[in-house]
Amino acid sequence: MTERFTFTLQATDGKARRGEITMPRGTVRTPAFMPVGTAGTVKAMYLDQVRDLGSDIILGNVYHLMLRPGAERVARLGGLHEFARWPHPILTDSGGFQVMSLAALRKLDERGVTFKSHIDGTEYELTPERSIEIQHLLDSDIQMQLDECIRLPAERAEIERAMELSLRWAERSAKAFGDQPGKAMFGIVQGGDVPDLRIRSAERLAAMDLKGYSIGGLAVGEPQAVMLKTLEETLPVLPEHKPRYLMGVGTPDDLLQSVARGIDMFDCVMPTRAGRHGLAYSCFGKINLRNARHADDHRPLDEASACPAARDYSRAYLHHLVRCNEALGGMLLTWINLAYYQDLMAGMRAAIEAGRFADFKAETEAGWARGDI
Ligand SMILES: Nc1nc2c(CCNCC3CCCC3)c3[nH]c(NCCc4ccccc4)nc3cc2c(=O)[nH]1
Repeated sequence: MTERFTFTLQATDGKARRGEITMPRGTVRTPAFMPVGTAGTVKAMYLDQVRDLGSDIILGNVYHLMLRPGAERVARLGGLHEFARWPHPILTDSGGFQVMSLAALRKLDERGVTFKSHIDGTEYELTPERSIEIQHLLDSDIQMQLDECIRLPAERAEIERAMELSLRWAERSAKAFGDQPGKAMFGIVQGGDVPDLRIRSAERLAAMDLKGYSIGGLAVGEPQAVMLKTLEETLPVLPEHKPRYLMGVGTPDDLLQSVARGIDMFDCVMPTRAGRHGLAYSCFGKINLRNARHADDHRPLDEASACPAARDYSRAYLHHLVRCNEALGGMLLTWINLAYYQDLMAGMRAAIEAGRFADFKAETEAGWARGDI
């Protein structure tokens, strides 16, 4: 049991990194995929299943939890870990991104962002200080600064304004966070797709000597090539011995390409959301179980998978459940997708340890290219 928050780099293979984040609630093996548990639940899953798939950490979110059931209520009920019965690490996002994408009627200024709840129209204000306070009330282990994420494409002036505001909010968030032993607050690098702004943001955050760094402002409509080029420009400016978290990313290919460039942590709604829409991620690539070609296919999705949903059920049955919009369809496909994402991360971790990441990457890409047999 450790009272401190530490990151240890255990191996590297090219720019790919194998490490471990230790904190009082447990250890996170990196590269890590963090299932999104927005409102204290990973949709369509039991958290025991999420754990059994190899998830060391899940995500929560200020925006959703402050609206419902409310941060003070969660604190009264013992914090998010007690509330959701997840005793392992939780990372929370600061809510800014969700405000800009979900809330109605919002105003953003130096103080923070005011918005009306998309649930009942109640007005709220989210400042760097209030966001950190909410994350503290949730008893979050890894907390995010409040930031402003710009959609791309955007004008340089707009990107620069939001990046400079996010830097001022990083200072205020760090001051509000103070010194919480065993916990961490990550800064979030902004700067859009403008190299000199990205470098300025990363340098100023690196100077703050934070416990970890998120790469924000990506997966917001830009092509994958732009995202990867931005990583190549930004990562060398960040300290090697601190974790790097690429926010909101991504597809299995995004994960493979980003680990190859030095990313340690990811979160994305893709595997859970796609599962609810009948889409499976696998070693053969994407498979849409709504497609009629599966109607008579008695084969399981992937007989080599350790996940019962991928190994034991026929494609015909999965197709049937999806076509009938049965709850079990979304449950089984979410299970299949999270299992595949965690298997992919475990494969990358083992490959980096063995110094064969390039081979693993090529084998994985070949499997996707071969497609569904
Ligand atoms: N603070 C902050 N958060 C960002 C997020 C949210 C990360 N997940 C939060 C979880 C907490 C609760 C909800 C999610 C992002 N998500 C994306 N892309 C998602 C792209 C996507 C959209 C739909 C499907 C799949 C991918 N880019 C992001 C950039 C930022 C950012 O700069 N700052």
